[in-house]
Amino acid sequence: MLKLSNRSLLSLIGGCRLMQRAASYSSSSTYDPSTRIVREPLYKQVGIIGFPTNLGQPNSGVQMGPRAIRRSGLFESIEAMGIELVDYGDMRVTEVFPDPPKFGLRHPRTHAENAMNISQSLQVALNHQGKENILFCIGGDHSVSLGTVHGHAQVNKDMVLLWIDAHADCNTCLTSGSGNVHGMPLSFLINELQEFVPRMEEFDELRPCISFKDIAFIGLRDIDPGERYLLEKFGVTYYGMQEVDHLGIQEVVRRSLQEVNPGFKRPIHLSFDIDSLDPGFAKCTGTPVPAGLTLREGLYIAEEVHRTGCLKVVDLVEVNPDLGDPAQSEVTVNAAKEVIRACFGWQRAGIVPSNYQIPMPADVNAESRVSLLREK
Ligand SMILES: NC(=[NH2+])NCCC[C@H](N)C(=O)O
Ligand SMILES: [Mn+2]
Ligand SMILES: [Mn+2]
Repeated sequence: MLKLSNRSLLSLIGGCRLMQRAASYSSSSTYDPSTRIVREPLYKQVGIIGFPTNLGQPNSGVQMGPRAIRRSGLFESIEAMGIELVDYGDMRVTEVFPDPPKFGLRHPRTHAENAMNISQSLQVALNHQGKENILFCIGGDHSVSLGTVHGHAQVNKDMVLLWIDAHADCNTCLTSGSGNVHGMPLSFLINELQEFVPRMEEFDELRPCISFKDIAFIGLRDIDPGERYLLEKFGVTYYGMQEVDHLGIQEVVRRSLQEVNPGFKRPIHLSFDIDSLDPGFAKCTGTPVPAGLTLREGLYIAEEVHRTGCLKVVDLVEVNPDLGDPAQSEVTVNAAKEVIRACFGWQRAGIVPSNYQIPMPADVNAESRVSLLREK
């Protein structure tokens, strides 16, 4: 395992502006949802970077997500598959003072600063990794995606975004009832929404970088009025829980991919909010909503997106190990681990470690057993 210290990450970040290159991406995807594919891992390397934010929402504890997920047995799974792990460590999150709300948005200066740092760290990590690999961004609350999606879009200009969540997270600071940035990251990133977002110079550097037509939402079941208005106004691809029940998860995933990434030619960014899962599987999150995805449905999404061969960046956010009792916390962290490893190719049918050798009997009796069988 290659572990980079915060300091080496920071020095990488220093060179970031020079290193930036728009990786042109060509897909060799052979994704066919109707076949069972048993093959070598798609990725040689898995990168992990932690973004321990918590000011995007009111609960403390969500900043412990990266640490809890690192300790979940995830690394053992990566190793067992013979994939190399590059752990970039946790980015240092800052808090700026003073930082009074603007247009109701809480901690504007802090979020603007962290988002730019997240964006740059992600670009450094992504360029360091090379485009054949996959990078996991572990939150932290969903405000991290303000930086991760922005950073990914600088590297892969043609990326598409899958947003798996109970919430649509596209409130503007004017439609938000809470002022919490974890419910608004998309409002800063989506081109079409800029006319609804008041100018805040703190966020000037964070240019919008994606269109509604390049985003699909799955799992929604707690959408604010302003968000619903915007989703309808712009004809956005979204499959809420009602559609999941109506069509089944298989059809929902097939349609989502087809609509935003026909032909599987474009890099995919998967932003997975753990609250997309039903509280029975993920109780320990700040804004749980009943009647969500089962863990099986969550895994199915991750497995199918992995199979496209286009998955480049995954956010796994909103795991708060301090909420709920320790048993529920373990269940939630475990669900996050399972989703993550499905994204890099772990199969529910089991995997054969790359260096696996079937144990062979060395004794003479075994030999004679084989010949006995042949004689029959
Ligand atoms: N990433 C999340 N869990 N977002 C929850 C957002 C909840 C609500 N829509 C809000 O704007 O405050
Ligand atoms: Mn959510
Ligand atoms: Mn979210």
